[in-house]
Amino acid sequence: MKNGRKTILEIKNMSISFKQYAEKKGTKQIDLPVIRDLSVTIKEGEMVAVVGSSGSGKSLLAHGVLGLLPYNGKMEGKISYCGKPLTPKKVEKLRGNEIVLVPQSVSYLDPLMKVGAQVRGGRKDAAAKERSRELFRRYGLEESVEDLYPFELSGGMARRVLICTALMKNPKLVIADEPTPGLHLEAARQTLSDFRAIADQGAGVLLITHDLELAMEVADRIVVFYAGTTIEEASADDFRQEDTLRHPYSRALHRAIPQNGFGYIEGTQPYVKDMPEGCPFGPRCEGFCEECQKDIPWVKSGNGYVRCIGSLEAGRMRA
Ligand SMILES: Nc1ncnc2c1ncn2[C@@H]1O[C@H](COP(=O)(O)OP(=O)(O)OP(=O)(O)O)[C@@H](O)[C@H]1O
Ligand code: NI
Repeated sequence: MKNGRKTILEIKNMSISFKQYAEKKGTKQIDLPVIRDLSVTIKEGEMVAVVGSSGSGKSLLAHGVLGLLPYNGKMEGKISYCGKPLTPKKVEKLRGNEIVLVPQSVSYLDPLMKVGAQVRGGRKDAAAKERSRELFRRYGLEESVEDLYPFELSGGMARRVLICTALMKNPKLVIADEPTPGLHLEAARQTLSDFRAIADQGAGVLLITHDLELAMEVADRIVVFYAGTTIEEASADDFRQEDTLRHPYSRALHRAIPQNGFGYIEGTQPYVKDMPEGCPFGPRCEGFCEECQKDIPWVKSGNGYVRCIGSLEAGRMRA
């Protein structure tokens, strides 16, 4: 059904690194690689979820696409938008219009601008007023909230304001970075179904979350992120059962969701400074072997992709 649809966003072999001083008082600078070899594609009408634990690089992925990296960040790889390179100039022009970000932090709200004006992006026409009122009603925000400044909002209210801001536009691409924490269940459901509706109307949606269960409910495809790299990409359907997953970490994540018994994953995700050779999940993996310490390619597997030697071997044996 999704074949023949146009590609909205294509990220190919993205890497992001930060320049940092090697020692506290030293002058030597090093490049800290935080995202390595990341590829993700979003077609029109599609909602793709990027799932990963804290510190895996999810927000940086969003900021990289939107040209919002801090001054010491460096990005490599190719990003195209609707078939053409997404240059820094172009992204600056489209940001906030065709391409919208629902940021993870409410500190993205302008502290000196009243909420109403902010949601309407400076527009004063009747249609904009009507649309913003409608969104406020939908998200349970009273009309008087329009006249408040961001510091007068509660955390949950501020989140809802950010969502209204994104929905005001007619975006072709929405990048939502953890849009639901702090929202009560009903508002969280409303948010996700609104994003789903945006995708169903033909836009592309990239949903960033640490919540696999939530991603399975709304996304078409899920990309699992671990320590700055993608380890598996599969349809949301493949995530409904452990057997259809290809990577040991995705299987472990699957066992960890409440309905599957809160399975515990031994160990912690490595930080960039002590990344192991080869597979970043290697030290925590039951199937760890010498081969896992080499560079592991991102390969097609059925209707998805995986980065795992064990899974490749299994595939070879089945073939
Ligand atoms: N400006 C920076 N300089 C150096 N390292 C950074 C910088 N910004 C982020 N990082 C590092 O990059 C990694 C990824 O950060 P990122 O914010 O993308 O994680 P995340 O997956 O969004 O986490 P969370 O779920 O907590 O939001 C972290 O290890 C973080 O410490
Ligand atoms: Ni984040």
